[in-house]
Amino acid sequence: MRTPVIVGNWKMNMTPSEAKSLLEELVELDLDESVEKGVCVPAIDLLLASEILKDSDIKFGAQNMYFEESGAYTGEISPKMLNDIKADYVILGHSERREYFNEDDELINKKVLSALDHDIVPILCVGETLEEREANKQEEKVKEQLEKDLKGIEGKDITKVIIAYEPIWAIGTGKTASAEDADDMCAFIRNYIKEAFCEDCAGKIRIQYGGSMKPANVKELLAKENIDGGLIGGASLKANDFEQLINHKK
Ligand SMILES: O=C[C@H](O)COP(=O)(O)O
Repeated sequence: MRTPVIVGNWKMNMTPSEAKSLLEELVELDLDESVEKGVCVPAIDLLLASEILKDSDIKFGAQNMYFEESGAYTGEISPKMLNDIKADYVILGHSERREYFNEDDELINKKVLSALDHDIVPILCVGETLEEREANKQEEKVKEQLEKDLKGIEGKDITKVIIAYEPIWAIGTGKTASAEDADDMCAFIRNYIKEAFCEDCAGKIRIQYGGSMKPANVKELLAKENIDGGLIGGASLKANDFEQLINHKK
């Protein structure tokens, strides 16, 4: 039995004063305890999240990090810094990082290994473009990302990773993959984990769907066998939508 995990990705939204208000609203919500939940906030809001969420069961994390612990890497944040404020998650390999900041699989792999070394749960994003989907190459693309991004992970660690399947054409567009297509790709990912790691690992690893998930479609998506949660962009910016997403079973 896998615990569902729903995480908000605020992306580059929320000034510290806006973040403070939203975080204070979130801690007042009556949220389903059986769902693991969290928010990945901009770097400048991390300390606020750590302080405001510390007595709640809402976890928090970063949207990116560098793999080194410290040094001359202007503009970056490190796993050691995230450990110091007790961050739970770090999103890695988001398609926006891959596309706008030229992050490649080799770099993402170093970050995933570093997050695991520092006991931070990596939320690894994979997914295909519209062109790849139309050419029926979505499995080929996702398999290649998984092979490269998960390279060198030991069997004992693979189930600590959360994989987020995010078809790029569904991100922020209002277009959602059908629940069947999303489930098929999550099943494909699970099967990859079975072949590359072990059957037990495949049964335990959690796979999220991300891409225009919102209160109106969350039930249908999360009812699917292989979808264990969501990585939520736009709908995580409003306390009311976040509440409905977490409480989708109620
Ligand atoms: O990380 C979250 C995803 O990119 C989905 O974003 P979205 O819910 O705004 O489509």
